[in-house]
Amino acid sequence: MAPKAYDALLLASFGGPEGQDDVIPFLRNVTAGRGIPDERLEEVATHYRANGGVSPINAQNRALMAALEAELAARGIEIPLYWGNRNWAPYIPETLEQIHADGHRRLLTVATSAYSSYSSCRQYREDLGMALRSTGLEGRLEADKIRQYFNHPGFVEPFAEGLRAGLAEIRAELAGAGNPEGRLHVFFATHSIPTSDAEAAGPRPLAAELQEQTGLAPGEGNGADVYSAQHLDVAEQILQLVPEAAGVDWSLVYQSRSGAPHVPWLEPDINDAIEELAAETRTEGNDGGALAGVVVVPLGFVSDHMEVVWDLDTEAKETAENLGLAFRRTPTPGTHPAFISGLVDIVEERLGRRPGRAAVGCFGAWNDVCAPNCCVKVMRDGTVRPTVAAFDAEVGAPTR
Ligand SMILES: CC1=C(CCC(=O)O)c2cc3nc(cc4[nH]c(cc5[nH]c(cc1n2)c(C)c5CCC(=O)O)c(CCC(=O)O)c4C)C(CCC(=O)O)=C3C
Ligand SMILES: [Fe+2]
Repeated sequence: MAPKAYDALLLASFGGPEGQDDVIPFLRNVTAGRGIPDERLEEVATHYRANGGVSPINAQNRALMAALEAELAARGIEIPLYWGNRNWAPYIPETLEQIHADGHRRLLTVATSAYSSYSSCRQYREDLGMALRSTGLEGRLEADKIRQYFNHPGFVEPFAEGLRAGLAEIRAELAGAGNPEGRLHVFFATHSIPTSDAEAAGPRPLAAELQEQTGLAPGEGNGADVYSAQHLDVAEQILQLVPEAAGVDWSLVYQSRSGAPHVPWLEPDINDAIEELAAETRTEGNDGGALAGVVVVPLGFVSDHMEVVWDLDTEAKETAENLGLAFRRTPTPGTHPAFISGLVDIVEERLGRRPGRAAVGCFGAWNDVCAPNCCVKVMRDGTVRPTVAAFDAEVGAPTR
């Protein structure tokens, strides 16, 4: 997309409860109209309750804001950064009103979500489209969004660093337990989504290079949808930066499945995958011996929020430990300097201050503006929500 003189930046995120009284209202916001069974909500509520009713995500976003502001200032970019969430205060509509009241007219959004899918890309575009509509700012505030940054080197590097450290730590632990050659497996973990969402998530078919690596045809098995293919590509890129992982088996797994039981979501679940691999490698005569340790790389996530600290650090860890396996979960990008610098690089691209569009792997830099109907979701009332940052955007783009 042609560069623009953006005059405001928005950090758009998920939002999370700040105390016990917020937990249920927050979960109602997240699941409004989504057909999530009550039992699932009660279960998820316990994760927040165990943490004092506080999601870690808000503090992480405050830290991310501070780090981004410092990097923008260091590069002499004097554009204010605002914060708005989908599911909890500060909400996106109020933030857009503030941005407009402060005199800004061209907004560029950075969302805390790296890959393509309805939940991680289009829904943020809908949040903006609906907020422009509900506030009456349609046509008065332009709202764009940065490209999905899963394959930006600044997103990949922190995971590589984490994997290097995680492997060293788990090898030391196994050596200390008298099993220095113990078999390891790297699980790259991301959020499960409905398979229909995964398949709607972008250009098809699978990039030829990735098709070759995975041996999968488009539409065939784990990794054949665009969402999974992006994750497989990032996993490959991380591994290329970590020679210490040479010869260690790895796989892509999914976590945090929600939704009604009859709706298919991406599999395998990380806990099932750990159990199956432990059982498989324990049988006699298998090469490489019994599984001794697992390293989990949470490549689907930007910070150590509840889906990471509960579903991985609590549940997956317990699954591994019940099987007598050593366990390491490596860090998310959080406020890693490479990640912060990468996000600001993308902002500079959009301002026309930085030539080239950095990307690693087989997809190339993702598009700044989505294709018509990309990741489209028809709501239960039969309508499609307004969006921004797409060729078919209905609102928020008075110059197009
Ligand atoms: C792809 C994806 C990401 C990763 C990309 C990204 O980061 O954006 C993500 C992140 C997050 N998901 C989060 C929390 C929740 N997600 C839920 C439900 C759902 N997630 C989905 C997808 C994703 N979610 C989907 C398809 C649903 C079904 C309902 C629907 O279609 O919307 C529910 C409802 C209860 C449940 O069923 O789990 C909760 C509470 C939090 C906040 C954590 C915190 O508070 O620290 C974060 C960062
Ligand atoms: Fe989620």
